[in-house]
Amino acid sequence: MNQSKEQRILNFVLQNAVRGDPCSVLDTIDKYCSQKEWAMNVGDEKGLILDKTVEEANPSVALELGTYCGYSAVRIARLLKAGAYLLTVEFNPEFAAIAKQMIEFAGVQDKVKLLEGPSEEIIPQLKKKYEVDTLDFVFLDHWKDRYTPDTILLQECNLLRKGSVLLADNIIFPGAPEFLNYIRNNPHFQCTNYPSHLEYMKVVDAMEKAVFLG
Ligand SMILES: Cc1ccc(Cc2cc(O)c(O)c(C(=O)NC/C=C/[C@H]3O[C@@H](n4cnc5c(N)ncnc54)[C@H](O)[C@@H]3O)c2)cc1
Ligand SMILES: [Mg+2]
Repeated sequence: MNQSKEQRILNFVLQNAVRGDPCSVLDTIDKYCSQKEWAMNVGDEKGLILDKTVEEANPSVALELGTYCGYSAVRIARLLKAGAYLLTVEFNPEFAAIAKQMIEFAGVQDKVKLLEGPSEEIIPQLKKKYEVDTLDFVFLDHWKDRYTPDTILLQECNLLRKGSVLLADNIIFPGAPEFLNYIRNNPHFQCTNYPSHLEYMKVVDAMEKAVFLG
């Protein structure tokens, strides 16, 4: 049975990146996806916006919705301080298995907990089952029509505190118009737009940061 694109990306990393070196894993994925097969990793350009936002938030507990191959999980985890950790949610078992291997090869497995299942089921379990108090940082990069319901769910589950930072990918392409309308008109969030480009392409895209005001 021929391999999936995601398996080919992982194999390219296992054969070409330096084990235990997160930057080498990120560079290798970016090389493969810009030269051989496009894939929906946040990529190097928007990755820099993600880096700056994570460094500024300096989270103790971070959440990612939509792990995919683990590119942004590695990207975020490499910046976390001692004792801090990332919870990343993925409901596709094949992608979760790929991401798990990617995260372990990068050597950030001690900082990352991959939760397999739909975000709408996992989010309500974060406090009791995963012993989360509140989230300091949330990266939204899953199906775009889930951004709004999951942001509402995070608030309903009391997982946000004054100053919690949300960062959403793909505001322009594929676009998340309903989320943009929701978050920009919500007095409990302070929004900032970061213009950029679709990963590995000249297509315009953007990220939106939303700080919860309590
Ligand atoms: C055809 C085409 C291709 C790419 C683009 C451009 C483009 C560029 C981008 O940066 C993109 O992020 C996207 C995009 O669609 N991302 C969706 C990403 C989903 C991943 O998250 C997983 N997932 C989805 N919903 C959930 C959920 N509730 N609970 C748990 N995991 C979930 C999936 O299992 C995938 O692992 C698209 C536009 C058009
Ligand atoms: Mg994306």
